[in-house]
Amino acid sequence: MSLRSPMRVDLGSFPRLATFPMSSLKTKTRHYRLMLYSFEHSNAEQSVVKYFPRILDERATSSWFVIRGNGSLLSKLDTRRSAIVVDDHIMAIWSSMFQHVAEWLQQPAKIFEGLAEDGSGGGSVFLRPVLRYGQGRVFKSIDAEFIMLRLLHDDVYATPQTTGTVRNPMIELVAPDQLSQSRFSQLLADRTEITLKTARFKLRGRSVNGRLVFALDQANEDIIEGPRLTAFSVSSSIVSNRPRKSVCGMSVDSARAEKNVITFVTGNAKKLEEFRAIIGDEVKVTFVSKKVDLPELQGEPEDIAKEKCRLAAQDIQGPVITEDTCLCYNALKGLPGPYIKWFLEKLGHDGLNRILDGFEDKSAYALCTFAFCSSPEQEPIIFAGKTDGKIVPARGPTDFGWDPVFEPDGYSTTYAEMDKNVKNSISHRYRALSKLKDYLLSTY
Ligand SMILES: O=c1nc[nH]c2c1ncn2[C@H]1C[C@H](O)[C@@H](COP(=O)(O)OP(=O)(O)OP(=O)(O)O)O1
Ligand SMILES: [Mg+2]
Repeated sequence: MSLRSPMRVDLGSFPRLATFPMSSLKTKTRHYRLMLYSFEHSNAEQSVVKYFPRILDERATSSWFVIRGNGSLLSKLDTRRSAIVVDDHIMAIWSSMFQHVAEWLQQPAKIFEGLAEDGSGGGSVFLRPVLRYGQGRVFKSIDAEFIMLRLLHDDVYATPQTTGTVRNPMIELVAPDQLSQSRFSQLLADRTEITLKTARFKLRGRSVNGRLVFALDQANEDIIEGPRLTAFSVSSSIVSNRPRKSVCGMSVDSARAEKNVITFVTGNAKKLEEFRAIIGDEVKVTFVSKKVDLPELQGEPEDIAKEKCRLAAQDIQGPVITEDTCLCYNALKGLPGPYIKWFLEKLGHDGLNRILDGFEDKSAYALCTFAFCSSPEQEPIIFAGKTDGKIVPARGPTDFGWDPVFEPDGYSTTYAEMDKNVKNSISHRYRALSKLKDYLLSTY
């Protein structure tokens, strides 16, 4: 692979953007979420500020755009939400911009494969490309000024996971400036785990079979409102059924094929968030997540959990974790149990209380069943956790399921009212996941 000469991308030179013929674009109603990340403090934000308003002005009447960044960016733009929701007009503009960047990077096909056809794939790009030196062993950023834009479809939330290999000319990862070249190359050579803190992101990297796998953990929740970003997204950002050969210059299949990549298959962003918080980073496994609409099965919780996991393993064709949550009323001999999702949807928090009107006994337990399957051929292994409590009139934030109506024994607060860390130290999910974690620690 020949060496590239240094490239500079000037954000001010997006000539086609201002005159992009929007009327010629097809409009669809589908919405996309465009996440904006900026790294370091840097002039990147000024560049964005310089650049974004043009787009904002052009589309301000028919779409809403909200950008959340930090400091200087926040002060200049409307910042009510974490994401920009864009329609296909904008999407096309972004695609066009991405194409520009891609051209600069001379890797158009690789990066934007996912974006080009139906816009539902994932794509990310550093507007400031990264230099590659020497034998590809040393990475260095041009400067601290770079931005990553990531397209996420609908409600798939995730943070970027990027991969660079020493041979891959499309390096997507930048060692923060405080990390010296020699140290970084040594870390690569040592294949050690790397944890670096930049201003706002924790960067974790691991060398897997000579390939560096990095994840960005959101270290500062201020950046994103609403459902918190959770790490890893290569697969979760790929929501189209069409298999994508590569995203972000990384082969998705090869990422999955790495023996220590496990996909957590769930459509529930809050579950994923708690999963990340509870499992921490001791397990030497890269967890990716994928939103798959698995059927809501019927039967006993354990059978449901196993079947769900089998289906997920077939979908992913690799190691998977699934999780099924039940809320079981003792007065109703365990019901609604696995059907709580529909009860909650149809009856709401109030209804979940009223079902018990005719009963003295308001006690209930939350049951979480994780299932792990190392391959589609394997029988899933089950890890269950249970937390006892009672059903109470809703109290607290309503952003996660039946949390407001469940008051665990020994506490006077509902799950919803509790500090997240407290919930994650006593919850059904915590109890089940601790077992799974032990298992993974002993296996990987
Ligand atoms: O800690 C929790 N606190 C409050 N509510 C919760 C919790 N955990 C799950 N829930 C809700 C979500 C869903 O309404 C039902 C379980 O259904 P369940 O099928 O396991 O979840 P889901 O369909 O949302 O996601 P998935 O794609 O993993 O199946 O209870
Ligand atoms: Mg479900």
